[in-house]
Amino acid sequence: CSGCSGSVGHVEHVRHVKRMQPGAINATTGPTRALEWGQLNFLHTTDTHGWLEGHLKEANYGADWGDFVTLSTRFKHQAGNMGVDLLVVDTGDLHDGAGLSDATTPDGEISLKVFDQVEYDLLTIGNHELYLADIAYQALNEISTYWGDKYLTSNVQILDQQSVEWQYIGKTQRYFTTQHGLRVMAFGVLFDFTGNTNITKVIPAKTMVTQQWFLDALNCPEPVDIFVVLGHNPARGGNTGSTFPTVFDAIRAVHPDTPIQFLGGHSHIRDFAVFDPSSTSLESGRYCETLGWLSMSGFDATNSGFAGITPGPAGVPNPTRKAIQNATSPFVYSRRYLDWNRRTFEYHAATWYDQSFDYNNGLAATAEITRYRQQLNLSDVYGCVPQDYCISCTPFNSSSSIFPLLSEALAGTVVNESRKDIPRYIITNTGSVRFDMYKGPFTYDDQFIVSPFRDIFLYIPEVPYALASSLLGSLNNAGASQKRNLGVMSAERDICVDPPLGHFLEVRREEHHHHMSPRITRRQVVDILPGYTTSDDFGRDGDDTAHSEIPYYEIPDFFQGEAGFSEGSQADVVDVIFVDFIESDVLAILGSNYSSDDVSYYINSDFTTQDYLPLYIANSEAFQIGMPNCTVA
Ligand SMILES: O=c1ccn([C@@H]2O[C@H](COP(=O)(O)O)[C@@H](O)[C@H]2O)c(=O)[nH]1
Ligand SMILES: [Zn+2]
Ligand SMILES: [Zn+2]
Repeated sequence: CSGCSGSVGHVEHVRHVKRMQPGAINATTGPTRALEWGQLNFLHTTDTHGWLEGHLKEANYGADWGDFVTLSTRFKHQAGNMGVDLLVVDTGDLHDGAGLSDATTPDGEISLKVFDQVEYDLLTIGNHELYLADIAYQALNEISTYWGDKYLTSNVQILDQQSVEWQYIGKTQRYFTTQHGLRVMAFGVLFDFTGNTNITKVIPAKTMVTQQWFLDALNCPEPVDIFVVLGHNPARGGNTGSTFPTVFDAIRAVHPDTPIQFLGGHSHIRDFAVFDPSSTSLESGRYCETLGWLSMSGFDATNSGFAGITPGPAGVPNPTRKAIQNATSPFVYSRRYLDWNRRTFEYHAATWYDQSFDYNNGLAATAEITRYRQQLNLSDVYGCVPQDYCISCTPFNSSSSIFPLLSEALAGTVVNESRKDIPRYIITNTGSVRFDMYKGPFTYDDQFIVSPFRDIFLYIPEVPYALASSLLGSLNNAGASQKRNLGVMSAERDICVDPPLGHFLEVRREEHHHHMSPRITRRQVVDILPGYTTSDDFGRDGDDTAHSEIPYYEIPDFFQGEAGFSEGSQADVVDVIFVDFIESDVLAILGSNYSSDDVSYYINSDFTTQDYLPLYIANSEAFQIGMPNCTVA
């Protein structure tokens, strides 16, 4: 982090020595249990949101996409050697979260090329592929074209630009036979998302399950040994907004006993839910923090075409747990949430017998990421953050919460010079703030990491003070329409943990300073680090590495900056500024006296939520590079 003690600079992107001594894996800080391999195994990613570099400031999530390319290749070989099947699966939301995906126009132009280097077997679409028309066409023309039959969008269509007819972005289903003879019917089902661009159509799950193609797939004359339902859809039902239960009921109506395996996402948590004795559901977190593992056994000649190893592979632990105790189903399961770091990947790749983890395909992907990051100037330093600021690990509005800082940033930077003397509220949604800010250099990459969306500042001029001043409270009482639509937020907040703060940073900084292996530091070897502490339908033993819990505090759905008010006198009217993403929420509260005709750009269409924070940091005294409390020790 030398860039923090000089003039505006550049943090070198250092790739570290990646080898890890087996002895460095300590019982309290890394994985301690080999994975249970079954007859059918899944490696699962979801909600990667462009974090393909991994977490540069958190060693515990410090593996990059190249490391995952290597690991997934190794696992495929391992599965082959063991005589079992492995499916590598992704469940969407590929951008809006990091510079590698969001510093290009359109988003994803570069990061998709890197993402594509993993040999996925099945993929599905996320809501972040559908907010904007150009991104939705990218899903059609690039993602779907590249992955072909493997990209499943069972309920998502797009308007074909030539024929002006609706067509599915990917395929509705995939019927295939695995290497070891399992006959799989797979679907990819997005939750009932309503915020999509109008050149796309999301067919509600309840409608989808009545469609002829779906009924035909269920009544397919070919045998089906297992249904695999991918979905950008929370793993469990209840109040989460997940439509998996609808799909489950529809399949069960025709196939009472056939196993159904769900792989979900969207609510950014680790979770595993049991649906019935032969049906479970896995969700694998977010932002390249988690690699999900699911394995199952119980296939034999009476219930499948499986011709691999029965009852399960030798020389490794096997799944043993029934989804429901004492049920007669033959299927047994295991699930595990792996922390996204080299220590973990090396441990599970069993590298001790050939000494070296890396494969050329992984190293090539890593080199590509480094090159792209340099091309995009993602390590350029805009300022220096004097302390950690987090989203939910500290009370909202406390001095270590990110929101007071962002309110100040909104107040200081969202200014239309010709209206700057008119008091203003600048309102945005807390959901637009995607990650904590860490002490140390604030890079171009961090701009996207904290606030990745290109949401434009709109305004309604001169709203009576009485109405304007009650707006934030009313919005928070009403809740975000996104939240109402999805119903996932409360579940997310119950279970989700935000990433740990200074602890990991200390580790990461040490690496940068000494150019040492990032995975071996004194601190890591002796402590249990803060992180995920997951509780799911199988209990509390799903986290591959044990962590201590991170505090969690509720946050409201909206926050605001305030500026232009004169001390001692009350304003008569206020400019109400808000981001386009929440326009309908704001108009709903303002009532029938206001409509979209009253709304226009406050600055222009180019100044977005990506821009206000870096501008503030670059101009703020407290964030200047070289400030005494802002250098990295
Ligand atoms: O333009 C946008 C688009 C989205 N958001 C926020 O993102 C979440 C959805 O993110 P997931 O990763 O799918 O959970 C949405 O609810 C908004 O809070 C935004 O702020 N601006
Ligand atoms: Zn997501
Ligand atoms: Zn999502």
